[in-house]
Amino acid sequence: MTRIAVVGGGRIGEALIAGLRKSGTEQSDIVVIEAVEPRASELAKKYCILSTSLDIGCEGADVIVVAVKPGDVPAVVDRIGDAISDSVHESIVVSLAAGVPTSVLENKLSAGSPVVRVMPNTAMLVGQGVSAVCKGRYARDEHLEKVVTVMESVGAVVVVDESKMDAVTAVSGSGPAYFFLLAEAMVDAAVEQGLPRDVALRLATGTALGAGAMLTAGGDGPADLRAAVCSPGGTTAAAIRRLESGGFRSAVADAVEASATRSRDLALAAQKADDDERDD
Ligand SMILES: NC(=O)C1=CN([C@@H]2O[C@H](COP(=O)(O)OP(=O)(O)OC[C@H]3O[C@@H](n4cnc5c(N)ncnc54)[C@H](O)[C@@H]3O)[C@@H](O)[C@H]2O)C=CC1
Ligand SMILES: O=C(O)[C@@H]1CCC=N1
Repeated sequence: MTRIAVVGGGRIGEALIAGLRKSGTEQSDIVVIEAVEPRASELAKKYCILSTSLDIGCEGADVIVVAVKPGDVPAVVDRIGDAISDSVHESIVVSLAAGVPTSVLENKLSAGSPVVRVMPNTAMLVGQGVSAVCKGRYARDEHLEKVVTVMESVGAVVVVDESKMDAVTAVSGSGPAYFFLLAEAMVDAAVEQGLPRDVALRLATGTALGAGAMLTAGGDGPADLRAAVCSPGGTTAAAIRRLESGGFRSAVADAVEASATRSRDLALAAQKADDDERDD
């Protein structure tokens, strides 16, 4: 049994908590610490124990998950550091925040504290997330394994070096939004073609589900699967040509680059704030 404290019960905090509950983690093993009161009560009613005190909420936790906005991470981890510094129980501090390097968290905690950084995605909510996990400087394999086990209960996990986290964020962290935008565009286009919106939605989402299942079935890769839908002289080839001439592929590459750049900017900002504070 792993006791998990989640600090920040926003969209990703809820996705994690809901996914953990769905995969069998007991309500009594999850504590949420959420700053906004109605939101905190709502989460407690649905899934877990609520702690209004960060100190009490983190007490005895094996894993403390930081799920606040990147800019709020240093202040929150500072408080977590104070809360656990005298504890005999070892807690692994896990950050889900985009950009923020593990070193920024390590500098706020007692020397040698294990920190693990995770880039999850929102599909944890339905147990279909994919997360990348990397160790901080003081985390040992056993710490990484514990976090991998927690994240595996809400989806797939890959272990990467921290230097790859910006790229990971741009692909799988932000990625669900790209698919949602495609689905949204397909629904609108289907309505334009005369389909009722509810029918268009069922067709677009069912297509996403089927395509996702084929992509993850372990057989052909995306290029072969696409080629198999493109009958010679057929409808799909005509559509794909329009997507390509409309810049679809380079728009995706630009989007992934923009997300990775933003992640790097967040890292620089977090690093600068940390350096400034340590200079004072
Ligand atoms: N939304 C997503 O799909 C993903 C988000 N992330 C990362 O997860 C983090 C959270 O993102 P979201 O959930 O989207 O943001 P959000 O704004 O929905 O949630 C943040 C939550 O933290 C709470 N909070 C702020 N300060 C607090 C404090 N001192 N104590 C307790 N609670 C506090 C806020 O009230 C809010 O409910 C970010 O760092 C983001 O980079 C990572 C992967 C995917
Ligand atoms: O948009 C964001 O900054 C967060 C990180 C990855 C997904 N959502």
